[in-house]
Amino acid sequence: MSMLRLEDVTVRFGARTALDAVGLTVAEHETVCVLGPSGSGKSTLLRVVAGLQSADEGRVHLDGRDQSGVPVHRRGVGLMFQDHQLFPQRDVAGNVAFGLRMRRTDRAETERRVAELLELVGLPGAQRRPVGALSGGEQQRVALARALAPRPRLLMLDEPLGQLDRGLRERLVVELRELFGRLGTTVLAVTHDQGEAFALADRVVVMQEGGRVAQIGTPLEVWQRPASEFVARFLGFRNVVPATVNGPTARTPWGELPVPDGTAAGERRVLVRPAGVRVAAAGDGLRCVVGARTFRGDHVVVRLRPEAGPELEAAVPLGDAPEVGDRVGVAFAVDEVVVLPPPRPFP
Ligand SMILES: Nc1ncnc2c1ncn2[C@@H]1O[C@H](COP(=O)(O)OP(=O)(O)OP(=O)(O)O)[C@@H](O)[C@H]1O
Repeated sequence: MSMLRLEDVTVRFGARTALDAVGLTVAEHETVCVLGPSGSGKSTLLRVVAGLQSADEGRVHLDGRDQSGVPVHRRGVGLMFQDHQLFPQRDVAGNVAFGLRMRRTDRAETERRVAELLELVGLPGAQRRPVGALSGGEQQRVALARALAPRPRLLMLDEPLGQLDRGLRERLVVELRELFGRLGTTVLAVTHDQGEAFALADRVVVMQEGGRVAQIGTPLEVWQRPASEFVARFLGFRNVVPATVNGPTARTPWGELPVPDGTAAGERRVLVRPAGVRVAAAGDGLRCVVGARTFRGDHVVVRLRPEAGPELEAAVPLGDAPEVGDRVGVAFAVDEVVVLPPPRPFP
């Protein structure tokens, strides 16, 4: 059974729709990350589940029970917010023990649990340290220990690693995933960073403006088969053009492109992932001039100006990248061509 189920949840603020008929389930022990641009309703979604915001329409079920009218403190969910809001006047132990004190846990049990949690988040023995003297990453771990302390049935994280620098975020995200796996925690997290969401989540939910769900799927499904042009562009793919599909090829502003077997004929939008833009010698395929090169660690992203159609991005192995100003030819690899589903009509 799903731990959390949202059924057509709608939230409006005046004329603005923050969530539009959102449906979503989170299974026990699953980590789901909600991803989307600013203002797409991510925080509102967490607030509705926590009971900090009521839904205008639809229902929230936890463990199969409708939560309408159930107050925040009776929902058994843990919340960790973006700015982790530790109590500055309390030491680490005082912060971690906060939720336990609210539940009147006795002193010995509280001490035992605080020590266990600090061990778990990689801060053993930090009980007496003042929180003001901790680094950003350490504060984040304390906030996490505090959220986990009352053993919430669902842990909700709002931009859990938002304030930290990139290196630390990448490390912590791996630790979090490992920790949630070990504890069997059920997690609903919000982030605007797709790398973080993809690294942390079993499934991701991509939201779009107007509080609508654009796609739900595993990171691999969403990455390989974006459900719409919006999702493709949100993931950072730029090679999207209109196409007329006819048999094994599609006519596009870049010329004829191969499309996967079985693609239905008609007017569509087509995405070519940068890895499928194959750079060859000038004279082969679509004629292009190299406009820019960006080093990306194990490959180079080359921006190409074709003789016809919009700019193209190609991912090229390190040693093979052409120079800015070079004339090259481009061919397209069918396994990196995605014909996007037609847009869903508004209900
Ligand atoms: N209390 C409120 N009163 C009025 N409008 C609100 C309120 N809370 C949110 N909104 C609006 O609802 C929409 C969704 O907001 P929300 O904070 O959920 O988005 P978000 O995706 O979390 O954004 P961000 O990534 O910037 O935090 C926005 O247009 C926002 O302006």
